[in-house]
Amino acid sequence: MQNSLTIFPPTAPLRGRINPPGSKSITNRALLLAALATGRSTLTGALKSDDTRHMVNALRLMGVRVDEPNATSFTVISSGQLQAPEQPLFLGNAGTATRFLTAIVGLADGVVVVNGDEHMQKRPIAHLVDALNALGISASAPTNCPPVTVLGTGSFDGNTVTVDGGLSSQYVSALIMLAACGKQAVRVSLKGDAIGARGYIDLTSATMRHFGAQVEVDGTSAWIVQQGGYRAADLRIEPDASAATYLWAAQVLTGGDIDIGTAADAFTQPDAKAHAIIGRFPHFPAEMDGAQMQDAVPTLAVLAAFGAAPVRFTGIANLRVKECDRVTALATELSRLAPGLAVEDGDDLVITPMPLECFRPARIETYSDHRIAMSLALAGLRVPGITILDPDCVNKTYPNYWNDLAALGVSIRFEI
Ligand SMILES: O=C(O)C1=C[C@@H](OP(=O)(O)O)[C@@H](O)[C@H](O)C1
Ligand SMILES: C=C(OP(=O)(O)O)C(=O)O
Repeated sequence: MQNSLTIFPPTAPLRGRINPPGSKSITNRALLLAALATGRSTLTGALKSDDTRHMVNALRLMGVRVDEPNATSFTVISSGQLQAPEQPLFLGNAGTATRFLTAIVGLADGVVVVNGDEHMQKRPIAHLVDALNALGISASAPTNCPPVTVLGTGSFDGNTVTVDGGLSSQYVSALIMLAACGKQAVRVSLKGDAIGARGYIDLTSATMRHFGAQVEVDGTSAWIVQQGGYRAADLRIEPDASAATYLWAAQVLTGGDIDIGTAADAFTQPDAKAHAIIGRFPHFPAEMDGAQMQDAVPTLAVLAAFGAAPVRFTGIANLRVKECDRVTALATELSRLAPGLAVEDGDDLVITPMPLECFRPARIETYSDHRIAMSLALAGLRVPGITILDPDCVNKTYPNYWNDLAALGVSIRFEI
């Protein structure tokens, strides 16, 4: 029998102050860049969760000292050099850690195997592996997914590389972070125009600059990174915008008032764009392009189920290669609440809201995907009898999620 929990719709609007956890994307970028710098960097407001623990463990295995002064800080003390670890790096289902380290271990002093769990072993990485080989770093991934074997030689000779970022922007982020440690300036160009959320590349560039690198955008499809590596720096990390979407959604679903301590326009992460759309609930646009706020799509899809009119989500094909196939997962799990509530149409997801009396209790499969668990739980704020299976999967990015909902007044029953 799997662990589960059941949500009870609150009888009053949710009100209160909740601090969402630190940004996963910025924490994993900053940990990595601090490890490539000589000296001490302190990161505050950081996320401590499965995804960042995997990054930290990997860095420690490569000789980097990472101290944890408190629940939201890391101090990274590094020589700036990565030692090849004696064992494969196991990165769970952390896409950022896996993709970023696959590139960066090219700077280690020997062979490194980058691996993940059974879900990560289905998430594509061939385009990144091809790009590393083009730069002169020998890398192979026989299944086109992790495990990846990389021959680290401390640096690399290449000065230009083209990468297909259609499946994941993380390939591009990984390459530009690597590029600052080459023997000369490197130009990273996109093959075609397709790329997931471009905002993540901006986030990477901003974090690189914070750690002393020089990176410039060249038109819409290339980045030029100067040679020179990274400088140790302290960084205050902003809260996680994707995590914030659940709180913004809980507020509008219950007509409440939840203070997350950060204004929506103060975020630099792409998912903060969802705030303006959530504010329009229940009157959403008939079509929403999810490409530039991908991790917010599960939140928006669940909200759309309670909206005023049907919504078609487009630009979400790469949600099929996230922690699970989120297009199918959202259609399947939302339809448990009311048959036909959500359907797949090619790679689009179409939500057709129904009156509340059409909804029924449901046991929600979460596919080891934190965002399926966190977003479908929001339906439980309106519909009685929503049970979330394997609720611990939220540990990937938001370990305190259930406690935070409870602190806002949501009644939750945990079952073993
Ligand atoms: O660079 C990042 O921090 C991320 C990029 C996005 O992934 P893809 O680039 O694989 O679409 C996003 O879904 C992920 O949660 C975090
Ligand atoms: C897609 C996600 O994560 P990652 O790619 O970093 O595993 C996510 O957090 O929704």
